[in-house]
Amino acid sequence: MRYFCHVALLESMDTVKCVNGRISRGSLPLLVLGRNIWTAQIKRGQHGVVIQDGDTWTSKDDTATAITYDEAEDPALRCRLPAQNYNEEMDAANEEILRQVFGDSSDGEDLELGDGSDPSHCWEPIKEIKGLWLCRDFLPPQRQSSLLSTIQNEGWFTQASHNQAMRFGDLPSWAAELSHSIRKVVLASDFVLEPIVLGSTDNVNENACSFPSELFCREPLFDQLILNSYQPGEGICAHIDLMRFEDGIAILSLESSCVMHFSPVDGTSRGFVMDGEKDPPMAKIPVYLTPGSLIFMSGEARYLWKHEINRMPGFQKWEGEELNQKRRISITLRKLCQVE
Ligand SMILES: O=C(O)CCC(=O)C(=O)O
Ligand SMILES: [Fe+2]
Repeated sequence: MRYFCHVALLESMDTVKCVNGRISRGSLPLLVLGRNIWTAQIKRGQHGVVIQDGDTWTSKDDTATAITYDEAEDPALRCRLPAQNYNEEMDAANEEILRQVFGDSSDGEDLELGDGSDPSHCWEPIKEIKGLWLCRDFLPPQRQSSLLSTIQNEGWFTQASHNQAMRFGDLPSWAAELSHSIRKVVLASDFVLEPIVLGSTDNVNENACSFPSELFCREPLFDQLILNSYQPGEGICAHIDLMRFEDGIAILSLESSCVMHFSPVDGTSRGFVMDGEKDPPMAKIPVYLTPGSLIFMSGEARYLWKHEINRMPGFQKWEGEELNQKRRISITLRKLCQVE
């Protein structure tokens, strides 16, 4: 079973209408996507508007999306159609728009991540850090091994002294695939999930956040890659990534688990001045990264929080236990800012 819906990515003051379940601007149907991408969160109106047959709607800002789907098909607010229906629905105009917005993609190219409906592909917002998400089971163990062999065979780390490699522009095919899968898993997600509550069982629904969907429409999604290889004890000091990179940075962890710590750039919890005194320094926020997990940073997480991995003795503790360290490889994917 595939999921089915129509999505329009709108610009400011675009007026769209919905006819026979399709969103159109003038007579042009805007975009049809055949996967379960825009889901219940959009329905709640946080990132888009659901329009129904006969509705006309004008967007007020350029991040808006409009969506239609057939609720009758699915009480969970997803519209499902069998694959062949989906194919029949796709017409040349839609296909072209799909390509322009999301690039070429086909099921065959995927990193066997499923169609996004796999419950293991859950994104968890880290509640303390706006714009930070974790997908714990992004890459299953088999895919981790084959990715590592590919990297090995491409000769990225031939000597123990080589611990970092970068690539700009066209990414190697495995990284392009990874990037495609990231887009797919994000777009297939429910956007808003229960945040992780570190050290607490509070209900934090009101802090739920969501992906900046516009980021995932850019082409290419990423055009720069860093491979970092860390021997036990090696890490990376607190930093924010260079401003020459756009918002939206993904990091895949492989081989060894680690704790990445986040600390606010200004060193305090909020930077407010109260009674002439700044807030006291805030404790670092630990995020546990297991092999195959992916984090995604954007907005505040990318610009207002530093990240670091300190693998010196005593710093890699999770749930009171010091982690057993092995070599760790990470793959960071970013997009260079356009030079005017
Ligand atoms: O290795 C990691 O997980 C982090 C890498 C990183 O932050 C960077 O390359 O900027
Ligand atoms: Fe970084």
